Amino acid sequence: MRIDVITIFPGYLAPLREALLGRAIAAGLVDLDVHDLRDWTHDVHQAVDDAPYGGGPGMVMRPQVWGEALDAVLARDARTPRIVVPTPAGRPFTQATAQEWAGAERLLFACGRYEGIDQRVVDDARGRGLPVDEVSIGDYVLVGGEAAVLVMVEAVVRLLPGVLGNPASAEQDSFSDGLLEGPAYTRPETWRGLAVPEVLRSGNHAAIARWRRDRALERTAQRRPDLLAALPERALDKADRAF
Ligand SMILES: NCc1ccc(-c2ccccc2)nc1
Repeated sequence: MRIDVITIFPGYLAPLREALLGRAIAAGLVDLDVHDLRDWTHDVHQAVDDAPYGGGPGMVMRPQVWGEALDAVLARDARTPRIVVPTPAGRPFTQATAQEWAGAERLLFACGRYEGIDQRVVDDARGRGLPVDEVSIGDYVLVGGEAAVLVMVEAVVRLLPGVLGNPASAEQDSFSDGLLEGPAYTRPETWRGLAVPEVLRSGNHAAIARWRRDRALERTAQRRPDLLAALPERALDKADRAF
């Protein structure tokens, strides 16, 4: 998978080259290119924004600069990317989105700042048949899209074959079965007077699986009843309903 990121703060994306993602890049599972939007300005001030039509606070990112940057980066590789624009006004980014994008051959993240990017940049890309996803990672407003890109790239790249040492952990993720992950424990058996639940040390794998499922159902019901309500009928078996 090739990932391009266009931003006015390339340094913000440095963490993508650390740890697990850094290893995936080093292993050639991912090609990452971060581009400075200002490389496509032509004025001495390298202006990337301007006042909004219709007035109002803040500034809007200029379409000319973004148009040139996108055209240039698109041309760097024959593969057509999904273009992703992080925005508080976007559709929710979920595990399902991460799964879908993990199948893409190329992703291009356009990081806005200020009040966002002139809408015509997205409209022009869509008008040329390019898939553009305006997505939100949560209902809060950041100062720019870069932090959201760090989150989304991590969620996607960890799903790529060969990235996680143990693929089973991606399958047993929270959300992969529609429920939140239950509590996890490791040694010591007792810590500050708190013992590990007996069943987990019983060696009875059926009982352990049942206990874990019950804890996941309990936690989901308490913290995310919306996820429980969204589960398809078939997702809960008789034992689940008894819980
Ligand atoms: N859903 C999180 C999120 C994503 C992007 C932005 C943002 C803020 C300012 C300018 C451009 C993007 N804010 C929140």
